[in-house]
Amino acid sequence: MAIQAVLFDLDGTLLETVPDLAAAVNAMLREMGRPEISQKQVGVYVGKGAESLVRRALSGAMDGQVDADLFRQAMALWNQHYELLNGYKAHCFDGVREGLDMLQNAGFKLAVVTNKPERYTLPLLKRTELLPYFEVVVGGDTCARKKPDPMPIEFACQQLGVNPDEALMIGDSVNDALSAQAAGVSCWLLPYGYNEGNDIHSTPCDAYVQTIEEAANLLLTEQGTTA
Ligand SMILES: O=C(O)COP(=O)(O)O
Ligand SMILES: [Mg+2]
Repeated sequence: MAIQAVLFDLDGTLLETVPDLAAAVNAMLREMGRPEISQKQVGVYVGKGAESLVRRALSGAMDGQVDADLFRQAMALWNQHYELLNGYKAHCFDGVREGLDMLQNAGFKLAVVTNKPERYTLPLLKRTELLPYFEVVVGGDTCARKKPDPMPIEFACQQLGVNPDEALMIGDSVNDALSAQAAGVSCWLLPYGYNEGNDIHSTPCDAYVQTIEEAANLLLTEQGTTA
């Protein structure tokens, strides 16, 4: 089975985005008269999209419930701040551009499948000059359901014109692994991102790689191609 397409998670895989996400969370909490939380804690809350992040930051729990009016108010504030802060401090992790260049030069079709809403994903990819690498970008609100549901990964494969067994997902969290596995797509995981506070090695996958550059080298070696 030859891999033709590589799908990438965004937050914690291609880009370090927690500084901007945390700045927006803390601006929201300040305006609501609540204590700020650490950047590390925000990193734990990232993974299931913006609404989940806001709900977790407000409740202080991974599956905490929040009063509907309070949540609406918080979401509006968070959106207002993240709109301005998105991409301000975001930057690529080591080996990302090198790996993307290798894969693009070798002819792989590349896509992003993120739980970040589309309206933040596209400007962020433009600002960090990553957008030209990708044929398809699937955001957290592009499909009816987000990762860990298989829908966004299945949609990316359809858009790229590849079968699930011709695609590889590379991510940093259990949401990427579960989504890929349910879609019948192989998944490799990286250790440096955000996995909702858990060691990535507790999440089963097809391989663990240290960087996107290492992933590209491994894929090219496995396929017997060179960039
Ligand atoms: O928006 C999130 O919570 C996580 O985004 P990701 O899917 O790119 O990691
Ligand atoms: Mg991620």
